[in-house]
This record gives sequence, structure tokens and C-alpha cells, in this order.
Amino acid sequence: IGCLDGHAGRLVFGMLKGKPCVCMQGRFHLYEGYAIQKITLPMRIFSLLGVETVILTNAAGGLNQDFKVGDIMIMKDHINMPGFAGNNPLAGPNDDRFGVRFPCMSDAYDRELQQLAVDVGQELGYGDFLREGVYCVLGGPSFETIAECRMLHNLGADAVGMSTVHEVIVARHCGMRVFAMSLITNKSVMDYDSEEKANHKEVLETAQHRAVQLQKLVSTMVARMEFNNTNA
Ligand SMILES: O=P(O)(O)O[C@H]1O[C@H](CO)[C@@H](O)[C@H]1O
Ligand code: HPA
Repeated sequence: IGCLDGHAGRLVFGMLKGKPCVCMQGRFHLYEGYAIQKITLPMRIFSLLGVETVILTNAAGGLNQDFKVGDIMIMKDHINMPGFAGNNPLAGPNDDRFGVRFPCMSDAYDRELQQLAVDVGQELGYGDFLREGVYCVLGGPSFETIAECRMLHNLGADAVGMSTVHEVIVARHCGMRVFAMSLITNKSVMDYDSEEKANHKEVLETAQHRAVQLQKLVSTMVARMEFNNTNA
């Protein structure tokens, strides 16, 4: 597990609301220099362990100008920018034991789980800062230029980050259900007059600020999820 700032590098096993869970406290990133297949290996291990549902979180910059720092964006779709250049975790020989050669991605983000997040978020009183949108992944580690932010927004992305999408692709390839959400930790700089600058300190501070609400959202969702483990 990646062990950089903000990523503890632990794999935690336990029960959450009566359900067996395994939690990655941290993740690997492309910008750490790992091959994309290594970054996503934990998803295949989870699948072999019998995991049925994957919940992914990330910190992201807000491209959508209606988003505020501290908003939680339910991911309804993604744009896989490294994939456009051929850097896809499923590139290379397909291992048929995990999934098909050409997996569908139009149903990557489970609609029922998105609705569950909306329902739970409303009940918890999080409606004011719960959004939905499209996440775009880039390689990092440099944050985006103003021109890049404008381009990504024009392409239909609401948030930008450096993770998650590769994990989603591998998790979907092996048939796990996926739910993902982004914490908008900073506003993407879209204007040459702006004095704002993306920085990792702000990302960590915002994550700290919303940590308890994110935990509550995830644990309440887990409590409500149907448990249907055919491997049990
Ligand atoms: O996507 P996660 O790992 O949450 O973290 C995001 O925040 C870091 C940049 O501040 C990058 O690692 C980016 O991907
Ligand atoms: N850009 C890319 N990745 C990020 C950002 C950002 O603005 N914020 C947190 N992760």
C-alpha cells in the first residue's frame, strides 16, 4: 500500500456494522512510479478473498464551478485520460480467470449504490454538500495548469484527481460492484486572474475536516447494503 503523505499504508480487516470488511488505508498511484498493473493488484486480491462490493474514495479538485471545497461528489462516471494513451490496467494478455477481454464500462458505477448514498446522505443531513458528477483521472504528480482545467471541464469532467479509475476498471473486470466518491478538497484554478494555487496541504486539511462525515456515510451505507456472498 502506498505510504506517502496522507496514505497510512495499512490493510485493515474487521467487521463494520456486522459485515466482514477489508479496508485499504492508502493506495498506490501512477505518479509513485509503479506499473499500472501493480497499482490495481489489490482489487484482484479482494476479488479472490470473496469481496463483492468495493467502495472507493478519493480527494479531488473541483472543476465544476458550482462545487465548493468540502463537497462530497458521488461518482456517476469517469474519464480515463491515461487510458486514452494506452495506459490501461487491463492492457497485456487477458487473464480469463478474472474477466473478459473487453469489459463494459458504461455500467461501472452501480446505480443502486448511488441511490443508496443519496438516500443515506439526505437522512444524515448531508444534502447541502452531497453532489454527483464525472471524475477525470490524470497521471500526476503535478497539479493541472489553468488551460488543462478548462479543457477537462469542457470535456465534461466535474472533478479531477490521480487515482481510483484504474482500480474501478480492474474491480469491474472481475465482477465486483463499485461505488466511488470524491471529496472536493480544492477548487481547480480556471482563471488567469486567480491567486489560488492547488496544494497538497489544503487537500489534507479538507480531508481531515470532512473525515467524520465521510466515515458516517460509508458505515451507514454498509449497514444498509444487502449481503449476498455466494462464496460463504
Ligand atoms: O486520489 P487520492 O489518493 O485520494 O489523492 C489525491 O490527492 C493527492 C494530491 O493532493 C493525489 O494522490 C490525488 O490522487
Ligand atoms: N488535481 C489533481 N488531483 C487532486 C487535486 C487536484 O486539484 N486535488 C486533490 N487531488
